[in-house]
Order: sequence, then C-alpha cells, then structure tokens
Amino acid sequence: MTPSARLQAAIELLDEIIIAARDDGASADNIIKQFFKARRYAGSKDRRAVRELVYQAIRRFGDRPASGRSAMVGLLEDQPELAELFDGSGYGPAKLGEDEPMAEGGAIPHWLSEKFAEPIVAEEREALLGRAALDIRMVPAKVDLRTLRSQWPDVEELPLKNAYRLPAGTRVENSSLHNSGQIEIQDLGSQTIVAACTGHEPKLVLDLCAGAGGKTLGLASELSAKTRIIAADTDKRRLGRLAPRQQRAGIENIEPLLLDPGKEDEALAPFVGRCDLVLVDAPCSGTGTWRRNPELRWRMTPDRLERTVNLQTRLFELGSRMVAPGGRLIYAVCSLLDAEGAAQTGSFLGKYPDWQHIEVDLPLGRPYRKGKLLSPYQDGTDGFYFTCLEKL
Ligand SMILES: C[S@@+](CC[C@H](N)C(=O)[O-])C[C@H]1O[C@@H](n2cnc3c(N)ncnc32)[C@H](O)[C@@H]1O
Repeated sequence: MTPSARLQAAIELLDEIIIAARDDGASADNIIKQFFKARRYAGSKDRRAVRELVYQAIRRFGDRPASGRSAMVGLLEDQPELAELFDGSGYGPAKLGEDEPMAEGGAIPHWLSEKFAEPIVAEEREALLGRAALDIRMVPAKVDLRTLRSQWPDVEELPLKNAYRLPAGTRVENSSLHNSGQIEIQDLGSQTIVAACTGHEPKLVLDLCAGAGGKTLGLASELSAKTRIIAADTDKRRLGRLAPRQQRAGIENIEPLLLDPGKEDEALAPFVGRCDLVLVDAPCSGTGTWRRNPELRWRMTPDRLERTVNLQTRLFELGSRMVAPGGRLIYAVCSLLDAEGAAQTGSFLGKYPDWQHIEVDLPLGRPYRKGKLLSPYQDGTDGFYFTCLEKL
C-alpha cells in the first residue's frame, strides 16, 4: 500500500469505529481485525502503519470526531507532514479543501473534564493516556522470583507483595509460567484492590461482579484454601472464562454464580447477611483504563454515565445486604470520576449509619474522601477509586 492508501484506510476504519462507538458496537480492535481480514493484500507493515494512524487519532481526540476524515485533518496540527498524503491519488484521500471540517479539542472529552476527582489535575489527566505497563501477579505457592528471573531477567519488583512488572511487549500469554497458572497478567491497581480485601480472615466471600475472575483468583491465592468464594456476575460469557483459569491455577474453592440482571436477589438469597467479605468491583466508565482502551472516551455519553452510576448505586446496596455484622464491603471502580467513586461512598454512608469506613494500610494509593485513589501518574497503575467499609 502507498502511504496515501494507508491514510485512506485509516480514515475508513475511523469512520466505522466512530459509528460503533456511538451505537455501542464492536471494539476498534475487532473492527481493525475484520477490516484486514477482507484485505489480504495488506502486508504486516501496512497493517502496523494503518493501526498506528488510527490509534494516534483515537488517543488525540477525547470527543468523538464527526468523521474519520475530520479526525485525520485534525491530526495535521501535530503531524503537518501528513498533509501531502491527501493527494487525490487512486487509493488515497481526496485533496484537502479550503474549509475542511476538523476534529478539535483535547484528549479529555469536554463534558467529562469537570467530573474528575479533585486530585486528578492536568499532569494526572495527561498520564491517563500514557502507555500502560505489563504487570503480573506471581502465585507464590507455585513459583518463586528466581524462576521468574530465569525466564525474564528484566522482571521488576513492584511495591506490593507478589506483583512484578515486565518490559512492554514481553510475550507472557504463551509462556509456560502463564499456561501452568504460576503467574497471571494483572495490573498493579487490580492487585492493590485484592490486597485491600485481605486484611482479615473471611470464611465466606462474595465477589459480586467477578467478570472472568481476575480479582477472584487473586483473592483465592491470598486467602486460606478453606475460604468459600462465590464468584457472581450477570455475564455468562465472562464468567465462563473463570473455570479454565481456576483449573490452571489449581484453585478449588471458587464457585461461579450466574445472576439474572434485575433479579440478582434470587440467586443471592442464600448469602444475605452471611458474608464476611463482599467485593463490588462495579461496572464503570473505565476512565482509569484509557491507557489500554482510549476509545472508551468515544463511547461514554452523559446518558450512559448516568445509567452506569445508577447501576453502581444498586450494586453497592445489593452487595452491602450480603455482609454479616462485622464483615467488610470493598467497593471499587476503575474510574477517577467522583460520581462513580467518592460520591457513591458518601451517599451510601449518609443513608446507612450502621456502616463505617476503614482505612486500609497499603503501599500504594492516596486517601481521598472515605476511600483511596490509584492513578497512572502517581502509582503507575490503572486509575481506580476504592473504599473499604465495615458493617457494625
Ligand atoms: C469491572 S468488571 C469486573 C472485573 C473483574 N472483577 C475482574 O477483576 O476482572 C464489572 C463486571 O460487572 C458485571 N455486572 C454488570 N452488571 C451486573 C449486575 N447487575 N450484577 C452483577 N454483575 C454485574 C459485568 O458483567 C462485569 O463483568
């Protein structure tokens, strides 16, 4: 492909990605995959170059651009050399006109900029779109640091027990250590949330939004093998991915529980008031994961955010009903928006005086309004808000 044809391909892809983001359709990665499946003539260098252009545009603009072409025209401000590729050649984009519509604005969606937690100031926001690290969790019962080092000499120790960082691009997923459950890929932030759950010795644990079990597995490897851990979620496909991971890790004390959305109470009835620990790792806007999913900025709208916040409030309360007196509730979101984090805790504690906030002692995170914040800038993690509450 010529450089102009690559640019045109990026424009067409962005058009599709913009529509999918608006309509809650396929992810950018999937759209790119499908696009090249149908264009076998594109070589690996073409694919890399087109993908790079697409992601430069996605990272550059926080607000969803009107079209792929306007996104690329907007990119000219940072990369004026791209202008000559608008050459009107056979496979290239049409020549630039006088008043070309052009995507504008910064990397943070304008409607979200007032909604961040107070400490998330300018440099913090910039770091939200930096490059994410590759973190792993070591399973100490199965492997030690010496073995990790023999496989990856550059492995870096992180300030949390069993957490390590590998150079970006390290092939972890197909490694024998990964395949045999000796390590799991998990962001340091997620590992910190798990650490926040392990201060006492619970006998019955409910992970209410377990997904594919990233944090559930972390909990199981930290807690006694006698702890009964219920991994609940409404998403059958995600929850289904837990079993093979659990098997690989040789963990037997996790029980999956599929919930019916809106009727979660039914399946959870046996656990009301009985759990020593409930983790509510709630669905959220994902503002803390923009480093990995910058396209989430094009998907979130005020309406969608409001629906998400309402669901979080409901899950916070649902989770709390499962906790036994003296038990703990950890509420977490991978978001740095107040409405999803501190404000949820504030209104919960305002409504339920039989709960109190507990400070957890952790090597990462800064205290923030009855909870803690983790951020890419300060902690080198994905962005999270979490809180630990105790039922009196
Ligand atoms: C942030 S993700 C959880 C990630 C997971 N804990 C991990 O560590 O990999 C939020 C999860 O909440 C689930 N969820 C959404 N609505 C739910 C509901 N009503 N009840 C329980 N889980 C729900 C989603 O399916 C999703 O898996």
